[in-house]
Amino acid sequence: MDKIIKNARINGELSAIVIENGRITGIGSAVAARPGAEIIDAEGLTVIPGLVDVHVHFREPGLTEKETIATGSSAAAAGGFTTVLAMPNVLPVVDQEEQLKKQLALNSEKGLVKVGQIAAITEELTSNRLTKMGALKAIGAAAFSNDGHGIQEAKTMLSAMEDVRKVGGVLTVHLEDNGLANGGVVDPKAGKRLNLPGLTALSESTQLARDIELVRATGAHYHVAHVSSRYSVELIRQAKLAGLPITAEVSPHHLFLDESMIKGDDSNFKMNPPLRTKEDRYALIAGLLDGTIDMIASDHAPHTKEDKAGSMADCAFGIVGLETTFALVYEHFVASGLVDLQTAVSWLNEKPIEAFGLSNAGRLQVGDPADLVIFDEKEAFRINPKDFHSKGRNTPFAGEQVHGRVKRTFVNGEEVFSEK
Ligand SMILES: NC(=O)N[C@@H](CC(=O)O)C(=O)O
Ligand SMILES: [Zn+2]
Ligand SMILES: [Zn+2]
Repeated sequence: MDKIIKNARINGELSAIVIENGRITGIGSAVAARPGAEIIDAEGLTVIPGLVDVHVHFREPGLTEKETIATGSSAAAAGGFTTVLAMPNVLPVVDQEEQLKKQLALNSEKGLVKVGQIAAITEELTSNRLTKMGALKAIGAAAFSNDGHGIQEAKTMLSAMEDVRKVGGVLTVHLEDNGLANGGVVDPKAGKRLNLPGLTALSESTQLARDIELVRATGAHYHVAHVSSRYSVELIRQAKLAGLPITAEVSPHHLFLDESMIKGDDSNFKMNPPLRTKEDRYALIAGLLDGTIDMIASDHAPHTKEDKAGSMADCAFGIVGLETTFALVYEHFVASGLVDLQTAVSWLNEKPIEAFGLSNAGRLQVGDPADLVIFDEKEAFRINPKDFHSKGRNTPFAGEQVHGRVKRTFVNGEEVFSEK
């Protein structure tokens, strides 16, 4: 059925949005009445395009006790995300054509929102045998990543870039030098304080420096996943100045938390890369504000209670993010007056769509799919993991008061979330 969303606040003005066949066919203050159309009253609340997250972990198949495509995508919808890209570290790993076909079918069958799929760069995510990127791209791989593992051999990364350049794809890269990381679990500064093994930021930045030289040589589109250190920000800034095809994402926890906020051995603060110093955090914010970092991605990484039990020294790396990202960004950047809502939307919709060529995701424009979010700029609420749709409950933001509550989410004009 056609729909009209009335009393929708868009860029400060009250507008109506006309939706026909799942697409936006009109936006304005004076849209013509459509007989038979369903009227949805946004009651003066703000409407933004559905958010896009290029970095989530949905754990199906193989690890469904942590998350499923159904629970993960329902967390996405509740958090205002209408398109997500899932990482390939499920079981079996998405590194073969058959596996990717099955995964894409599963994503569209079980996904409440649009769930794109990232395929592996190398088989099993840790070998030096490259996947068949041309074939995987033709089947529908949204990008290529070994997320969870760094690529140790420069030769492997060089060949991966040559292939990805040939097929016109994107590499989204988890930077980690295993020797330097040396089994660390927190930033060395926190490690000293808490008597936990340190994971130096050099593990990220040295590998990034290597890769930037390989991008210079190959021209491959290279996307840096979850940037954590100020040295990486500076390397990306210089690479962009040199005109290299590099993009980057930062996660909310690296923007809004730093190692000084880890008060004890608490697994809610364990993620990879770890929280870095205040100086790193400020450099990440500056990098986002000056465009060095293109976008925000949650790195939603759910785990079971058991996986996250015990000491940071040996529990799993990862926290959930889909249901906290937008409110945190709204609270810390928009409500605080640092940037306008449009800028936040560019980090969570326009830039990800542009960098990954996500033609299926809507941008709140006539002609685009009606992927929309109605949210309340004024309503304050406390982050409570008990409210999560995700199976994962681990967040360092529990109890934090935020604004920017998502009320209703639409994908292709169909409601996929409504706050009861
Ligand atoms: N971020 C994390 O701490 N964990 C991720 C892997 C990753 O993103 O590197 C996971 O799959 O659990
Ligand atoms: Zn990673
Ligand atoms: Zn990840």
